[in-house]
Amino acid sequence: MAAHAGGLTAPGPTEDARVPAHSAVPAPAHGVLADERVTTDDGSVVVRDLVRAYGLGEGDGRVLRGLDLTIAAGEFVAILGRSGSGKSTLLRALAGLDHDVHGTGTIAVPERVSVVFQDSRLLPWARVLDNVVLGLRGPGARDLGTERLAEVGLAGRERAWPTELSGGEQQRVSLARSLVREPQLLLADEPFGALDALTRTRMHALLRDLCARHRPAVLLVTHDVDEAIALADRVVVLDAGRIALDTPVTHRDPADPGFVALRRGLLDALGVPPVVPSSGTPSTFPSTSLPTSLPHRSTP
Ligand SMILES: Nc1ncnc2c1ncn2[C@@H]1O[C@H](COP(=O)(O)OP(=O)(O)OP(=O)(O)O)[C@@H](O)[C@H]1O
Repeated sequence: MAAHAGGLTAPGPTEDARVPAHSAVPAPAHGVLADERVTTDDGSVVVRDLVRAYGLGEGDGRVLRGLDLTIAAGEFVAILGRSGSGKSTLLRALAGLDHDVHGTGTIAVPERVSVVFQDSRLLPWARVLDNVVLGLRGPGARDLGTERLAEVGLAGRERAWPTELSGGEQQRVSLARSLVREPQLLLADEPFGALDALTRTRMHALLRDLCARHRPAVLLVTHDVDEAIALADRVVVLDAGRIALDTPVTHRDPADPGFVALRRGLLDALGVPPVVPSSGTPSTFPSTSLPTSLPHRSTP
C-alpha cells in the first residue's frame, strides 16, 4: 500500500498500552512490533509516533519515545546524538531490521531502500563485482555494477578480492553495492567511522557527489558534528529518544559566522560545553566528534 506523507495518522492507543512495562524478566530474543509500515510513492520518509523499547534498560527500557520525523524525497538528513540516544535504533526501524525490540508507530519509506554500515560487510569469498551485484538479476546487472564501481573510483578492481582492498576502498564497494539498486532512500550508520581523517574527507566528497547525481533521500547516523554539517541539508539531534533539535544546514563555510553559530547550537544540543583554553576565552571549535565517555542524559 502506498501512502503520501500528508495522509498518515498516528496510531490510536496511548503509549502506555502499547509497550510492555519494564520488568525483571529478560527480554525475549524477538520483540513485539506493532508498526504500521507503508510505502511512500513520492520517495519521502515519514515516521510518526515511533516507540522502541528493549526489554531491559534504563527506566522503562524505551529508547525511542514517540518520535516524529519527515524526510523529503532527495533530502539529506544527518542524525547526531550521544552514545545510546537511539540513532541506530531509528535507522534499523526504517530499514525493517529491528526484530529484537518492542515497539509501535507508523513508518512510511520508499520502495527501494539501501543500508550502509560502518563495516563494509562484503562477502570475503566473492570478488568485488560479485559483491556489488549480489542478488541482482537481469542481463545488464554486471554492466551496471561495473559502472557503479567506476563511479566510486574503483574501475579495474572488479576481480579483486575484498581482502585486497583498503578499508576506504571496501567502503567504496559498499557504496557501489548500495547504489546499484538505485535506492530512493539510503540509510547510512556511521559509514566512515572506522576510516582515518584523510580518507573520511575523501569519502565525504564522494558521497556528496553520488547523492547529487542519484538524489536518494539520505539518513546518515554520525557522531561527527562537522561531518553532519559538511554533508547534510538538515541535522537532527536525538536526546533520550526524542528530537532535541532539528535544524537546516544554512552555512558550510567555517569562515562564516553563521557556521560557527550553527556548530555551537548543535554542540549545545548535544551537551558539549565550549572548550576553555588557558587564555580563558571559550573556543568555538572543540573536537569534532562526540566524546563517547560523556554520560547519558537522564531519561525524562
Ligand atoms: N539489541 C539490543 N538489546 C538491548 N538493548 C539494546 C539493543 N540495541 C541497543 N540497545 C540499547 O538501546 C539504546 C540505544 O542504542 P542505539 O544503538 O540505538 O544508540 P546509538 O545512539 O546508536 O548509540 P551509539 O552512538 O553508541 O552507536 C542503548 O542504551 C543500547 O544499549
